[in-house]
Amino acid sequence: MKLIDIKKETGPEWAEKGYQMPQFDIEAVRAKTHEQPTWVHFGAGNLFRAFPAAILQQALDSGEYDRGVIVVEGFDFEIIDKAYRPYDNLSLLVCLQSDGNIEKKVIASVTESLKADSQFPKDWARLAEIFCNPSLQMISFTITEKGYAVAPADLERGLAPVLIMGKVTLLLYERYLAGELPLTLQSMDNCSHNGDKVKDAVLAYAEKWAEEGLVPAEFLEYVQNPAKVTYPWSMIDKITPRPDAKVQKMLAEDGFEDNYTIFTDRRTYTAPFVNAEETEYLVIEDKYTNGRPPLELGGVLYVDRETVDKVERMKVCTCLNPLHTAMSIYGCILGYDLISAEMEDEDIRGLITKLGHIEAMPVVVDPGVLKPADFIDAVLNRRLPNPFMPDAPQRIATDTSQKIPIRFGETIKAYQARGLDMDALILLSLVLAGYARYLKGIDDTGKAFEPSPDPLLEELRAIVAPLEVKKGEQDFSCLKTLYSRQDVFGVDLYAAGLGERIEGMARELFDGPGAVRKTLHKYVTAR
Ligand SMILES: NC(=O)c1ccc[n+]([C@@H]2O[C@H](COP(=O)([O-])OP(=O)(O)OC[C@H]3O[C@@H](n4cnc5c(N)ncnc54)[C@H](O)[C@@H]3O)[C@@H](O)[C@H]2O)c1
Ligand SMILES: O=P(O)(O)OC[C@@H](O)[C@@H](O)[C@H](O)[C@H](O)CO
Repeated sequence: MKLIDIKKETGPEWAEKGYQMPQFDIEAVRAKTHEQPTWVHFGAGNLFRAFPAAILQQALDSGEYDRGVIVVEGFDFEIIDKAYRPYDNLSLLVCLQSDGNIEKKVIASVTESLKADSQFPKDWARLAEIFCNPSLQMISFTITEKGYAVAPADLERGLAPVLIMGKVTLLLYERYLAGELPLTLQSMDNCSHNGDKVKDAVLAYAEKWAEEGLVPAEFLEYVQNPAKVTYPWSMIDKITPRPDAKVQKMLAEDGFEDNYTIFTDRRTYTAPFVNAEETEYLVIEDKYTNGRPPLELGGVLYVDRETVDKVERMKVCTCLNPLHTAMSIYGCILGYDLISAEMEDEDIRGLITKLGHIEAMPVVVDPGVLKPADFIDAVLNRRLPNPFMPDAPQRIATDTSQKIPIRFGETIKAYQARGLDMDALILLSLVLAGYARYLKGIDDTGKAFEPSPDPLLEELRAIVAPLEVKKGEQDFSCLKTLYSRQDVFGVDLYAAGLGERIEGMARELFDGPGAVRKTLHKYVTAR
């Protein structure tokens, strides 16, 4: 059983083994999309295949829509070479439900895969052609928060940028030249006000290029004209771990041959299959300038900006992502490699339950379309303990420095804004104290571990380098340098009245092997 077999007549084993097939004419959708594309997605990672591409498949299966999605990779080209093209862009979505049910679905909504870079001129020419097509309605992104960064060096490269947002702006320029055609740029990443991240990056390039006379001033007006180009916000939720060895084995046992997992040179974990949970939410601000694919057919909720803001805050600042990061920091130090196993650890479970319910929930705003209390209960009681989900604290700990401001900083700011008692933020402080201990890269038994990739990893590790995991006196003054980093914590922790307490907790956590367990237990049980 191979993915490409599904384009021909397939044998009965697919249905017998529970593989669901696309319910539409794949070649007809490909031909129509090639001629009149509506949707281009940047970021060919796991979430894209597990969620946006699967939503579109539902719309196609319904028979009420006829266009696929073109996926573009502008960073890790190996993903396209190894996980898309050999499989004719088909993939398998394995949904691991909390009752043990496993859903296997062949996803055929991706019609083309392209590499966005000048070293691939044919792909770039095709992309430019797509961007000049009046039928194009939206480009979306799952490129991680750091993907939206604009480096001064890239701005200096003029119309030959190497970073993804520069390439996107260059393609927008093609669309401008083709008649100032309308388009919507839709972030689907886990960052606060994600549409603004896209907009800020595009404006940075457009302003610089206009200033240098590389593009006309009218291009800058075009990317800022809300009748032409919009940057809606969204909230996306579906836990999508890296392709897992156990799932790979299960597929092999089915006789499904495309069960490789691939680790690229740029450190992406990919495969011709993805594994994810069944729960999913995608809430999008409905502000499109050229129409949009009818993703409501796949369950997307289209709402106004204020509602997206509240839903996103509920999920990213309170009910899911802070709990994820808290359990990942402590999970890595305590030697875990499975989220569901951490949920059986009373201290970790207590940490995130109390952090969520007692410390973060008081400042959550009810978005109306989803209830915070129901959402957090599902996270704590069904989603994170799901024993069939192969999610790992090491995945979640990736780029922690980029996530702390939104996952914890926003709660601190909300406490400040409402004049609430900062002394109530005990477990939140413990998580931030744990971050210094995590950066040290020594687990609670005293063994070294490798912290997950992070753009600030080396810089932050150098700050805590003087500290040792040992009993007795040592100089902790370096912690001031760490905890006064507003870029990492989102606020001035000392001005917020939390810095000293966090330092004190960090001292306890460094107090020799076993100190992490002891300190965690002490604060969690006292709360
Ligand atoms: N996996 C999940 O559970 C999940 C759930 C909700 C939201 N998200 C969001 O989706 C993002 C991607 O998750 P994923 O599971 O697909 O990860 P992944 O590792 O499978 O894919 C990451 C993608 O981002 C691209 N990328 C990484 N660094 C980049 C850079 N500097 N510039 C441009 N592109 C870059 C990679 O090339 C790849 O296409 C997350 O960062 C998060 O914002 C993920
Ligand atoms: O994807 P990241 O790296 O922003 O964060 C890691 C996880 O917290 C995240 O992927 C969650 O699984 C996701 O936000 C659930 O919807």
